[in-house]
Parts: sequence; structure tokens; C-alpha cells
Amino acid sequence: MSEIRGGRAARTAGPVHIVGAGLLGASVGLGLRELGVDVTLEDLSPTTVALAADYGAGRVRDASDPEPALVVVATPPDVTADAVEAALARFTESTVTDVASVKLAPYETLRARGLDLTRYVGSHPMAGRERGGAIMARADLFTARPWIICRDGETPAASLAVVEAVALDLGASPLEMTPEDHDRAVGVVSHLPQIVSSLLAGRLLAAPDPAVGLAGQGLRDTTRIASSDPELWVQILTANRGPVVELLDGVHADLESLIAALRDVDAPGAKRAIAGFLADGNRGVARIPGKHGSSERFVRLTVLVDDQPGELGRLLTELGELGVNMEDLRLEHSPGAQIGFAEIAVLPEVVEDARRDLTERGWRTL
Ligand SMILES: NC(=O)C1=CN([C@@H]2O[C@H](COP(=O)(O)OP(=O)(O)OC[C@H]3O[C@@H](n4cnc5c(N)ncnc54)[C@H](O)[C@@H]3O)[C@@H](O)[C@H]2O)C=CC1
Ligand SMILES: O=C(O)C(=O)Cc1ccc(O)cc1
Repeated sequence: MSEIRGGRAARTAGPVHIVGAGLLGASVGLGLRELGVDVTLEDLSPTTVALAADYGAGRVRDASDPEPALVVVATPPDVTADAVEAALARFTESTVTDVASVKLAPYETLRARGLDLTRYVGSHPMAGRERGGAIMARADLFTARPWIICRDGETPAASLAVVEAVALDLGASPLEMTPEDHDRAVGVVSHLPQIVSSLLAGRLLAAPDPAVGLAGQGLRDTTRIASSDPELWVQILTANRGPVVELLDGVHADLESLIAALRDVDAPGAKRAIAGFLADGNRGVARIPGKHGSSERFVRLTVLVDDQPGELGRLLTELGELGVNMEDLRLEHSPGAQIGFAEIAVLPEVVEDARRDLTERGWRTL
């Protein structure tokens, strides 16, 4: 434990040098700076470095600075291998990690160049936002999120420990995977959802305005990540095309079966086939770990909140008065809409009482 601030001790011994001071890089910087770790920043864009420094993510490195203990490469995936190679050459003692969303492609590129990768430890925090840039950075981006670490057999324990320490300092849960297992896993939990969400949202382009105006919570939930950055995602999807194409082949086959069943709903077995897809979805969604480890520990109650100043504050105060222990809160609000949706997660045993009490106080619930 090297440095202390705000009651929390940093496991990370700086300096930490960040290459690429956008969303991920500046978020790592902000989180480590909060713990008092010395962080230096670098980016192709001088404006991005200045912005990230202004927000408090670190400072510009100067010639008198010692070698960093750790270099975090947070550049777009297609230049990650180049930036890792450059960092390994420039800093001859530092551990170098990267946070790219794909792990096999940069690793294979580096291996193919015949480099000594002893000091390189690929990693990937499973946390992000729809938009990139230093301006979107947050110190708490990684809180309670998995942080995958891909070492190979050669990685010394000390290098691994440096990357683990950063993940833990930022509130993440480090776990180890091979680059192959990582790419397969994120294919299904991150890349396929992105594609499905984008395809779904793309269908809205042909829908008339009055139809889109009817959009409810289901559409909002399933299209949130459709606002993601196309440039970043072209890189991610092309780099992980093997697992992604395999997953899409599965979706394609399912879609064909579903379409066939819906085309001829009176055919023997058609309704059972349709029910099967929906039931599989039920079983799949139940496997997604919730904030507290299981999606089934909490249930969600949606409360309609008028678009007036202070309404959300009033709801939170009244929940407190009613003794409702809120485990999580999500807000949905469309620009121009007269109403917002506050989705609160509560223990199943209190949901019906909470609904009744809120209704008695004049709140509308879904
Ligand atoms: N955006 C997200 O939700 C997540 C992104 N990642 C990964 O993090 C990495 C960074 O993504 P973001 O922070 O979202 O992107 P970003 O666009 O916000 O930041 C990337 C920064 O890298 C800089 N850059 C580009 N080439 C460079 C080079 N050769 N040397 C120095 N700086 C360079 C750019 O100027 C930019 O400021 C990507 O590899 C991405 O796959 C990982 C988890 C989540
Ligand atoms: O918004 C979400 O739910 C995400 O999962 C964001 C995200 C995007 C890209 C990554 O490589 C990791 C996480």
C-alpha cells in the first residue's frame, strides 16, 4: 500500500503512464489520481491530453520523469499492437498493459513480430460508455466490473501483480483468461449484443414518426448500446470476426426457424417452436449476473416521474419515508417527453408493498 487519500490506500505504485487519454485512458487516470498515484498522460491529440489533464486524470510526462512502473495503452484496437511495441521499446523496465476490447489480434500481431513479451500483460476492463473521449471519462467507470487479464506462461508474477493492483484500485474484479477464451466470451456478452442492438435500432429508420413515438421501455432497453461509436466497433467486430461470425450463424439459423414457424402458425409444432425461442430467452436472461451476483435476487419496479424539477428527489425522499431499501436505480427519459421512468431494484418480498404504498401516495407504477 503506497499512497493514501480519502481513507483508501493505493496498491499501485506509480508512476503510471497512459498512452491514449480518451474515455478509457482518462478514466484510469482519474481513478488512480483519486488515490494519489502519480499519473502521466500521452495522446496523439494534444487537445485530448490537455483536456484529460484539466479534468484531473494526470499530467504531461516530462524528460526528467523516471520510467513508469506501468504503461497503460488505451488507444483504439487497430493501433494497440503498435503502441504496445513502442512502449516496450521506449521503457525497458516497465510492465505494459493494454485495455483493448479484443485480446487475440493484438497478442498475435506482437508475437508475429518476434518481440519479447515478458513484460506485456494484455487486459480488458468490461466497462465502457456509448461515447468515447476524455470528456466522457469517469473515475468510477470500473467499479464492480470484471477486468480480464490475459497473461501467457512467460508473464512474471510481478508484472501480473502490477496490472491486478490497478484493477483492484479502480474497484474492478480482476480475473484471468486466455486471449482465445476472452474473445469467445466477449463475442457473446458484448459483441453480439452490440450487433443485435444496432440492427434493431436500424429498423427504426423506416418506421413512421408516430410509430417511433410509441416507443416504450422494451425498445429503450434493447437499443441503449446502439448509440455506440461506429468507428470503434468496426475495429472490434473485424478483429473478432471468427467468434462473431459463428455466433451470427447461430442467430441466422434461429431466425430462419422462427420465421418459418411464424409464416405457418397452424403447422404442427409451430407454436411450440415459437414458445421454445421465448422460453430459451427466459432461461438465458436468468443467467445474467445482477449487481449482487444473481439476476433473481432483486426485482424491478418502474415508477413514472413527471418531467418537473424536483420530482425525482421527491420520489427518492418518499421511498426513504416508506422504508423501501433501493438496491439500484436507473432512469430513462426521452428528450421532449413529459414523463420519465425511474426503474428501482428492490427485494422481491417488498415489491408489492412498495407498489401499493407508492400508489397510495399518488405515484404511477408499471
Ligand atoms: N469505449 C468503451 O466502451 C471501451 C473501450 N475499450 C477499449 O479501450 C480502448 C480505447 O477506447 P476509448 O477510450 O473508448 O477510445 P477514445 O477514442 O475515447 O480514446 C482513444 C484515444 O487514443 C488516442 N490515440 C489513437 N492512436 C494513438 C497513438 N498511436 N498514440 C497515442 N494515442 C493515440 C486517440 O487520440 C484517442 O484520444 C480501445 O482499444 C477500446 O477497444 C475497452 C472497454 C470499453
Ligand atoms: O455499455 C455496456 O454495457 C458495455 O458493456 C460497454 C463496453 C463496451 C466495450 C467494451 O470492450 C467493454 C464494455
